[in-house]
Amino acid sequence: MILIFDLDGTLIDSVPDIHKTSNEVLAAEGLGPLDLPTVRSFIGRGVPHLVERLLGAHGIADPARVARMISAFGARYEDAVALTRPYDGAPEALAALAAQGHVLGICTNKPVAPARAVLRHLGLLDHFAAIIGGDSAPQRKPDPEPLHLAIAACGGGPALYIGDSEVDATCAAAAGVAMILHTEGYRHSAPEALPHVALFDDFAALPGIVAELASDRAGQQALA
Ligand SMILES: O=C(O)COP(=O)(O)O
Ligand SMILES: [Mg+2]
Repeated sequence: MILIFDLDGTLIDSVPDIHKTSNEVLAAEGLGPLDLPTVRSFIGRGVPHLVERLLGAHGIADPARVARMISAFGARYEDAVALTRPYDGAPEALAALAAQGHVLGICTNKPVAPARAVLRHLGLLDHFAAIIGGDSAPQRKPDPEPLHLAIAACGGGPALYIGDSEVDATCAAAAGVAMILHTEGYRHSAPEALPHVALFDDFAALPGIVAELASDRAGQQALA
């Protein structure tokens, strides 16, 4: 089975680094800091959206400033790894799933370079056959294209998407891929509001969930 993972809010809690970087980029523009929950609520749709919201929180809508801040954020993003942690049990779950023969990939709205940098920093990069980021395709999630690309780059075939947000659920539904929801991430609405075939708050449960869904699928194929 191909297992594609979202990154921020799914495998890693990266808000402290994104919060710090956001406030540095705001300070460079002479603008005051925002608190962590506010910045967390802006994560999930990629850097351009984040920057628009950072400025919007200051009552500013200025395309030239957005462009300048996107490039300032990008210049700092690969080094913004020190405060980021994997969710408890995520490294062990990835190792177990890879050992069971599943092919693992990433489909994130974070740009590819900082996505690779943080996975390398945490010692998780080698698990992944493919990493598709917010700058890998013309459209970001919730467009289905990045998820299709990630699945193809993992060799193609039956896949599951493991994500934390509305953006992920919409993307998976549009791509026709079953979604497993990690409930400890940066979601805005109740879990019931997001289409999913399974959910978990503890990574220890994920290998069992995947095994069950994989055997259901094998059973359906045998019957077809
Ligand atoms: O960069 C973002 O806004 C969010 O990234 P994600 O797709 O890994 O949640
Ligand atoms: Mg996410």
